[in-house]
Amino acid sequence: MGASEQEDDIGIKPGAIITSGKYNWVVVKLLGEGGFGAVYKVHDSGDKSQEYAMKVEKKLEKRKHSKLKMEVAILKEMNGKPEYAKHFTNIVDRGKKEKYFFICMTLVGKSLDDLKRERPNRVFTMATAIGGSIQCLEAVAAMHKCGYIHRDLKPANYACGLGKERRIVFLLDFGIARRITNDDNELKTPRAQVGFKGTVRFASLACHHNKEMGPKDDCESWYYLLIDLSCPSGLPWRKLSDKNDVMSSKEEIRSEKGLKRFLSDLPLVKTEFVKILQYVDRLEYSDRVDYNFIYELMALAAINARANLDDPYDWEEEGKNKAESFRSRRCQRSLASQKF
Ligand SMILES: Nc1ncnc2c1ncn2[C@@H]1O[C@H](COP(=O)(O)OP(=O)(O)OP(=O)(O)O)[C@@H](O)[C@H]1O
Repeated sequence: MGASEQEDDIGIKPGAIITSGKYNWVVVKLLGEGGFGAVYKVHDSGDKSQEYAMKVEKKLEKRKHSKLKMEVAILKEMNGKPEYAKHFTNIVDRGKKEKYFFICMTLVGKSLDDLKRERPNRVFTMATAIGGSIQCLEAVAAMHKCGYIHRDLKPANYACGLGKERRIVFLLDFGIARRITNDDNELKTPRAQVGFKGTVRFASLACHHNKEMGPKDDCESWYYLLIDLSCPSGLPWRKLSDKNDVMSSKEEIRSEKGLKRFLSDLPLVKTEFVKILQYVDRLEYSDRVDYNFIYELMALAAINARANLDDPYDWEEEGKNKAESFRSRRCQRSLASQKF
């Protein structure tokens, strides 16, 4: 560790300088902490105007392989193919210190989860939910086409871009992604049993059943994301914490009655959303996903909901959101103070 670096355990503080071969990274602030480390906003000491995100992963004795390795492999591969690069951040630097590994990449904006929470009633407009979700599917479809699955799709792992890229949705966090093809580009034989991976709320049924996951499982998680972003009442299992209860709730929506109740808040897009779920449920581990079939249904859903996918996304109208949210809070306060 160089003399200029001031850091404790992993809590790298604002103002700290992290030196690497080419750069002197100045830490601006902590952006968030995950299970394995943290993400900081940084800039090179020579250029304050260009900010980046530095993802830091603690070195642990029991963990032999850095999770950042998968992140680097995927981001390099995606960025190496212009047709697939749109939804992925670019790595500009990587390094190793005594206590941690780090990568520096394109800085993006807030996650879809944070953006949704800031909305009045905590839900996106239908145009943003459908348009944003199409981009989320495009991103993971690009990974599938390159032989990877993500295994942890959720609104918190997608973020909007900054500046000119505000209309682009980026896919983040490849810590538990998996290569599904071998060196001959053939699909790997599924293992008989695998441990649970990912986030309970968005996990596919196969994941709950400890089965090998394929592209179709990312599609199922993406479907839950679509409902989470578009449905005012959210996913039916959002308040459940027990993994098996969540699984049962996911199974319930597969019955005729359950499905009807599940989409009762979304009458205008119900027909298409049912077809998408039925299509995803028919897919098997080794199936190629017909993404165009899903995009076409999403476009139809947008027409039925009178949602213009070219409209600015909700997060592009931040000032307006704040005013709306203020009005709605003021209205709630005045209702709350009324005597009946
Ligand atoms: N390139 C980036 N630019 C801006 N913010 C980022 C970037 N990458 C990650 N973040 C933000 O940093 C925070 C932590 O991200 P990270 O992916 O490490 O952890 P997590 O997803 O919260 O945790 P875990 O992986 O354990 O579930 C999140 O709020 C995320 O939106």
